[in-house]
Amino acid sequence: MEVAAIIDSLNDAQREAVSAPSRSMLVLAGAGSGKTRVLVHRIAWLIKIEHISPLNILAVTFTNKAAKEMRGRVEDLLNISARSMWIGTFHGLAHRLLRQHNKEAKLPDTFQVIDSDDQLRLIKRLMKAMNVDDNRWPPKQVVWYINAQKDEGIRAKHIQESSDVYQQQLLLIYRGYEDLCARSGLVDFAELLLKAHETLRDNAELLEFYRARFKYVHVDEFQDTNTVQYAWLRLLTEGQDNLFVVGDDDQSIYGWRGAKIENMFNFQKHYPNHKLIRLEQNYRSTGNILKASNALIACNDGRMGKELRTDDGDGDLISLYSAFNEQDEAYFVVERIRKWVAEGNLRSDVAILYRSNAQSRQFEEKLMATGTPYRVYGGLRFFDRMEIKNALAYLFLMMHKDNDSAFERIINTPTRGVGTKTLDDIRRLAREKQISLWLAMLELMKAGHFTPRAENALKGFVLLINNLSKQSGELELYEQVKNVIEKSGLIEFHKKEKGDKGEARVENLEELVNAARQFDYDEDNEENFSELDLFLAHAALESGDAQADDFEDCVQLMTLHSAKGLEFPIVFMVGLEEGLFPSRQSVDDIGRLEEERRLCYVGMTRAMKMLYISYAESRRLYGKENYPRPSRFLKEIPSELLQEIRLRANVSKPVATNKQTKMTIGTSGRYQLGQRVRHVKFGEGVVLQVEGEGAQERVQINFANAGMKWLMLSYAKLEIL
Ligand SMILES: Nc1ncnc2c1ncn2[C@@H]1O[C@H](COP(=O)(O)OP(=O)(O)OP(=O)(O)O)[C@@H](O)[C@H]1O
Ligand SMILES: [Mg+2]
Repeated sequence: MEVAAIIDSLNDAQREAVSAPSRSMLVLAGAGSGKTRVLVHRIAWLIKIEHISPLNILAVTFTNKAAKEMRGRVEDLLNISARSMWIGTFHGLAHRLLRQHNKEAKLPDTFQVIDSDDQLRLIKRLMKAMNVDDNRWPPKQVVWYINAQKDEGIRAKHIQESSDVYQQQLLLIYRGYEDLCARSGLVDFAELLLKAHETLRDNAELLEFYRARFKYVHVDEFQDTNTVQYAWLRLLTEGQDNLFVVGDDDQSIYGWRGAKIENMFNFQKHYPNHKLIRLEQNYRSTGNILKASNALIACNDGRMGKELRTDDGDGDLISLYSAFNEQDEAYFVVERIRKWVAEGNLRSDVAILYRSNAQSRQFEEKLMATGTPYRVYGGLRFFDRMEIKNALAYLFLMMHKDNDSAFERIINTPTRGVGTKTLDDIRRLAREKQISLWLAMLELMKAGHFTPRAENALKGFVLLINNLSKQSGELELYEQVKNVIEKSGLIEFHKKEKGDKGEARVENLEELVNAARQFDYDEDNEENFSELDLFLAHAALESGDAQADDFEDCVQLMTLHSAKGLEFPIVFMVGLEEGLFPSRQSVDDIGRLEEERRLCYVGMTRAMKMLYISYAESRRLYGKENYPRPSRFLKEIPSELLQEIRLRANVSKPVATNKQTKMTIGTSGRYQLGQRVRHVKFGEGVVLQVEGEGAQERVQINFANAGMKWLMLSYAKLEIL
C-alpha cells in the first residue's frame, strides 16, 4: 500500500530510479520527462520505505520556489512534516552552513550577505578609493571577473602577479575587495559558495560530521552546477557513492555564469559505480510541441543524445506571429490572453517568456491597460526595489553601524540636508583611518568639523539610528520594520511623491511589514543570529518568487532563464529576432550560440498545450529603432509544424472593440490596422495605429524605408494598396 502510493504513478524507468538500492545515480533525460518528479518520489521512497530519517537527506534545487514545492510534495506523499530535511538552493544551503559554523568559516557572527547590486556599489567605491580608471576597468566587468574567479574556486592569492597592466589591476582590485569584505563581514553570492566549500574542505571534523549526516544527496538541474558547487557536492559524498543527480545537457543555460556542462561527464568519471537511467517519455507537451523542440535542439553538436516521445496527440500547430513592432507584438499577445480568459480559463495558465528583462515593459503596459492582473518573476525582485532597499538599509545600519553600503544608501534618504562635501569628508577620513563611515562621521562631529547646518542634519541622523536600535530589542520583528519605515520618514517621503509611483512605493513598504510578519525561519541552531538578521539575509537571498503564491490569478511574465523547470498550458515566447534571441553577443560565437539554442529549447518545452512564437519586424532596443531579421531558430523548426497567424483576422478585430487600448480604427473607417499604403515621399508602409477624429485624425505608419511616422490624415496623401 505504502509502496504503491509512491511508485504507482510512475513509468518503469522512473520506478527503477526511485526504488533502486542506494548508490549514485544519474537520471539523464529531456524536458518534461519527469526528472523532478523522480527526485521527489525518490526522497519519499527513502523516508517511507527505507526508513531513512529526513535529517539524513540533502536536496539541492534551482530556485527557492522549486525547493518549497519539493518539500510540499514530499510532505503530501508521506503525510508527515519534512522540516528537518535540508532542502534549498546552493546559495541558501551554503548560507545555512556558514551561519551555523561561522567560526570555522572565519566569519564574524554577524556577517551579512550582500546581493549583486550591493556588490557593484562596493566595487565602485573601492575603485574610486584606489583611483582606478573606470573607463578602462568598467566596474561591471570587474564584478564579473571577481565572480568568475570565485566560481572556479580561485582566490586572489592563487593568481600570479602579471606584467599585463590590465590583468594586474584586476588582481589588485580583487585583493582589495577581499580585504574590504573580510573587514566588514560582507559575503557576496559567489563567496557564499566558495566559503562553504573551503569551510568543509579545511575542517576535517566538520566534514566528517556532514558526511555522516547527509547520507543521501540529491541535485535537480545538475547540468547547471558550476565548478565550486560540484566540488562541494564531491566533498560531501566522497567515498560514499550516494549522489543522486538529475539533469539534461540540452537545458544547460548558465554557461555564461560559470556553469559547467562537463560536470555531467565528470560525474560519470568520478562516480564509476553510478547507475545511469534515461527517461524517454514526455508527459508535459503535445506531440507537435515536442517534435518542434526536438528538431530545434538537433541543430546543436556534441549532445549526450536523448529521445523523447509522447503518447499524447499532436495537438495544435505552433502559432507564429510576425508583428510590425514591439507594441503590436504586445497587443497581439494580450488580446490572445484576453480571449483565453474570456473562455473561462485561468490567467495563471499563461506565461510570457522573453530573452531580456527589458522586454517585459511593453507587455506590462498592455496588460495594465486592459486590467489584466499579471506578475513579473525575477527581474526587479520585491527586495530589490529602491524603497525596500532603503528600508532594509535602515534595519541593517541600526543592527550594524559599520555597514557602509547601508550608510551610503540612507545618509541622505529621505533628504536631510547632508551634502556631497560633508559626505566626501566622511569618506576620506574613513579611508585614511580604515574605519567605517559611521565612526568617521562621529569623529568628525566630535572635532567640530562640520558647518552648523550639516552638524544638525547629522545629529538628527545619529539620534534616529540610535533610537531605532534601542527600541528594537523590545519589539517583534514586524513591529521593528514598521517602526523603521515610520520613524525614518520613508513613508512620508514617498507619500509626497507625485502620481502612482509614490503610492506604489508606500504600498510596497507596507508589504514589507507583511513580509516580516509572515517570515518564518524553520531552522535549528540559530542562537547566534537575531530574527532580524535572518530576515535581512532572507531578503538578500530570496529570489522574489516565493510571494507569488499569495497573489490572485495572474498572467506570468519571466525571462526564459527563470522559466527553467516550470510548465504552463499556454506559452508565448516573444522577440524571436536575430540580435535579441539569439542575443547580439552570442551570434559570433558557436558555443554561446548553442547555449542560446538550448535556451530556446527550454522555452519551447515549458508549453503543455499551446505554444505561440512571435517576432517584430521593427523594434526599439536600447533607444534605437532596429529592423531585425527573424531569429534563425524559426527556420530550424520544421515549417509544417508552424501556423502563421494572419494579422487582420486576428488582431485588428478584437483590439478595435476594446476601448481601453489606444488602438482604434479611426472615425473615417478608411484605414485598417495592417493596411498597406503608399506615401509620395516615404514610400510603402503599413498602418499601425489611428488616433483622433475628423481633422485631427492621425495615423502611425511603419514605412519600409523611412521607419515609423505619425502623419495627419488631412495632409498626408496616402494611397491605399
Ligand atoms: N509517470 C508520469 N505519469 C504522469 N505524469 C507524469 C509522469 N511523470 C511526470 N509527469 C508529469 O509530467 C510533467 C513534467 O514532469 P517534471 O517537471 O518532473 O519533468 P522534468 O523532467 O523535471 O522537466 P524539466 O526538464 O523541464 O525540468 C509534470 O507535470 C509531471 O507531473
Ligand atoms: Mg525538472
